[in-house]
Amino acid sequence: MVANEVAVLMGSISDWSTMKLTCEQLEKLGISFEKKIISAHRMPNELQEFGENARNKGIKVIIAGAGGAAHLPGMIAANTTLPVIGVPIKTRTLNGMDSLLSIVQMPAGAPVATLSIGDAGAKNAAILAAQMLGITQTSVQEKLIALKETQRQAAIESEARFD
Ligand SMILES: Nc1c(C(=O)O)ncn1[C@@H]1O[C@H](COP(=O)(O)O)[C@@H](O)[C@H]1O
Repeated sequence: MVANEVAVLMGSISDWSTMKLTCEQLEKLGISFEKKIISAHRMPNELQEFGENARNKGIKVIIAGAGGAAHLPGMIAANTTLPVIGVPIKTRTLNGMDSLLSIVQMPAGAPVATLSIGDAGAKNAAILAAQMLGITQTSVQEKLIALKETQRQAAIESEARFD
């Protein structure tokens, strides 16, 4: 069986509407991934086990989305040497500032590549993971070049929408 290259983790099923955008973008880039609910707070044993085994399963990059007291990305980073990308989920109470600050302020020695709050961060997480994989995989690099070209065309064509 061919291993999935990316793991998309989220603290709760309530994060899915955001993290779905990560998965959709990974699909468009042709990157194999697995998605899982893992919570540092609610599933500490499973979190540790996942972090410790991820590299042996063939995973190369971990994306972790969490909201509020968002300890999941940092705790995964504590348990693996794989790169971890953090997605702060937008919250109703504090608009995701709680998530952002919980993820971004890691102590030296356990980095989490923290993206922006919400949907853009979720989409960018997939693109950033692809860029990491694209360092050595020409096929991924080609998909990224095509994505940039699509975005460029869309921006140029958007001028036609001026009133
Ligand atoms: N931040 C964390 C962690 C964690 O970091 O371990 N586990 C769940 N959560 C977050 O709690 C929020 C509310 O979750 P529920 O809707 O399940 O109560 C979610 O955004 C989730 O990511």
